[in-house]
Amino acid sequence: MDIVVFGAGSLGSLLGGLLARAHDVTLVGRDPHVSTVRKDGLRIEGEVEADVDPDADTTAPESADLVLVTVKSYDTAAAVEALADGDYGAVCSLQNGLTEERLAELDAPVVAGTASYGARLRESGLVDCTGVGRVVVGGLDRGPDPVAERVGRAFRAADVRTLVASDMPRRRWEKLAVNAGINATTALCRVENGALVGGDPPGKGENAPRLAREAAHETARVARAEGVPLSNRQARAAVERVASATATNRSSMLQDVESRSRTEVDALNGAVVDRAERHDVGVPTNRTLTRLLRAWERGAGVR
Ligand SMILES: NC(=O)C1=CN([C@@H]2O[C@H](COP(=O)(O)OP(=O)(O)OC[C@H]3O[C@@H](n4cnc5c(N)ncnc54)[C@H](OP(=O)(O)O)[C@@H]3O)[C@@H](O)[C@H]2O)C=CC1
Ligand SMILES: CC(C)(CO)C(=O)C(=O)O
Repeated sequence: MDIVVFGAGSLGSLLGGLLARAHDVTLVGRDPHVSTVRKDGLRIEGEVEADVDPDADTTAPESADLVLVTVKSYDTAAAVEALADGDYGAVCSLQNGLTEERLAELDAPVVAGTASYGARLRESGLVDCTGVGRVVVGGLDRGPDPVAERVGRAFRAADVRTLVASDMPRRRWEKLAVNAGINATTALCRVENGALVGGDPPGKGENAPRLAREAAHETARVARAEGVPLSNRQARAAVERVASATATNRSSMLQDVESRSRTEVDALNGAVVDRAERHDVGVPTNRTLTRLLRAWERGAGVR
């Protein structure tokens, strides 16, 4: 397959690099990473090791069988603009947050996707795989999707752990509940993910878990208003499962705050608030978390 990875930062370089073991891949990113990859190839270190030689450019090729979008969620509109005139067989987002609606503006079938691989671009031409997770792809609606099946086969051919799911709407909302619960809370409280599990000792340290739980419950309520069957109990269990499994992680939003960078709050808690308004569902916790993060971004001069 001819695959374009639009947004060759951490995740895009890792997955694009892994895909280059079986496909013709073009990484679209920034210099000096792009020129280093062109000259010396891309090295993957950490939990997976590989030396690969994908093509790389600062603008997207005009055609491809598949475009994977891996820019930060707030760059999705710019990505859509950059891809607008291309001829692409399918487009698939592996970003966090609800971004697929924007991609639907492109003249190509949209495949929904999530990634739980961990990636960090250490330097130009070198990406660390910090965790072998899984890519999940599927149709935007419930049921089998032949385009998603083709995309899934392409990932598997390159030995990327992949699931093709027929219940992506529920999975996307469950992941949104996890990110809405964990990311903003850990970023504002400056705690690792594990601080959101339980409340130990009893009576103390319960505020952060409660915030995360309420944000997840509200997300599930909005999901149900959208016709997606996600119970409060499932959303809360997902937050606790992921927070326990990643207890020593500093969430991506906490890392953004620590490095004084823009966060993805608009596509996470902000997206919950936007959808809630369409259905007249109250989401006070997500609204407050969103306002606090946006206020922090404004104060830090990154918005
Ligand atoms: N890193 C990870 O382990 C995981 C990340 N994700 C999700 O994946 C998405 C990407 O995250 P991550 O890889 O960490 O982010 P990065 O910032 O590392 O990567 C995005 C890259 O895209 C580049 N970019 C943005 N716009 C353009 C453009 N118009 N043309 C060319 N390049 C562009 C950025 O450059 P610049 O910064 O100069 O704009 C940056 O290098 C996020 O939604 C994140 O939540 C999901 C799972 C795991
Ligand atoms: C799953 C989780 C919460 C892991 O930290 C994540 O996706 C993130 O940090 O963005």
